[in-house]
Amino acid sequence: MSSRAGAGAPSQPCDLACKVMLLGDSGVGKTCFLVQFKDGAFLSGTFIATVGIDFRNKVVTVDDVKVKLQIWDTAGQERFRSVTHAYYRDAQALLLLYDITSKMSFDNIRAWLSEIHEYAQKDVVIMLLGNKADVSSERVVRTEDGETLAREYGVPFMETSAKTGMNVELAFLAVAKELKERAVQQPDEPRFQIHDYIESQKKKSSCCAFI
Ligand SMILES: Nc1nc2c(ncn2[C@@H]2O[C@H](COP(=O)(O)OP(=O)(O)OP(=O)(O)O)[C@@H](O)[C@H]2O)c(=O)[nH]1
Repeated sequence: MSSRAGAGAPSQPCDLACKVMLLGDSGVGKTCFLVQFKDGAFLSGTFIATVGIDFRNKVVTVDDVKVKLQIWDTAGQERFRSVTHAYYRDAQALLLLYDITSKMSFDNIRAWLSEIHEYAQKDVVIMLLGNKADVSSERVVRTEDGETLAREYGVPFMETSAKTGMNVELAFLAVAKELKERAVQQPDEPRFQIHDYIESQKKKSSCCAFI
């Protein structure tokens, strides 16, 4: 769904600004994913496909550093591809979504990854997300298949739900943390490991759930 919500919003002070793009087939839940992160709400009802591209800003705090994420929500439909390609090269991070209830959206991930390699910066942060994990009764893509594909491409992976909010914040925070670490890291320091960060945060939240 498209709106001009990004435009005109008062800008918040920040230490670091990053562009993040949401990519994936039409209907996988990119707009809902962004709205869940920004407003903590789920857009249910009639599906309105995004036209072109739109953005919204959100400032997150990572280790006392304020990171402004400018999040670009792209249209998944093929006819808008040439519009969205132009935005790839400015993006520092790409969240690539498929829908766990759609085999086709998963099969298309390889094509999305080749587009990314063609148009994006070489060191762009990529994360693979299997969305709609709340709809387990209609699942057609196994978690292991997502994990295997992510391992093949060397990218972090999570299953998410824009409906319940599962792992939505974690996905953006992990990206913000990676970009912040890159900005402050000295050449002789060990590189930040985004995979390890995600696993540790997942463990933290599952252990807190039982307290
Ligand atoms: N159950 C469930 N439904 C979802 C989830 N995310 C999105 N949806 C539904 O999936 C449909 C498509 O969601 P959108 O966010 O508009 O999809 P999109 O990827 O932005 O689509 P385009 O704008 O065409 O690229 C809507 O009917 C949403 O309500 C989710 O995590 N769980």
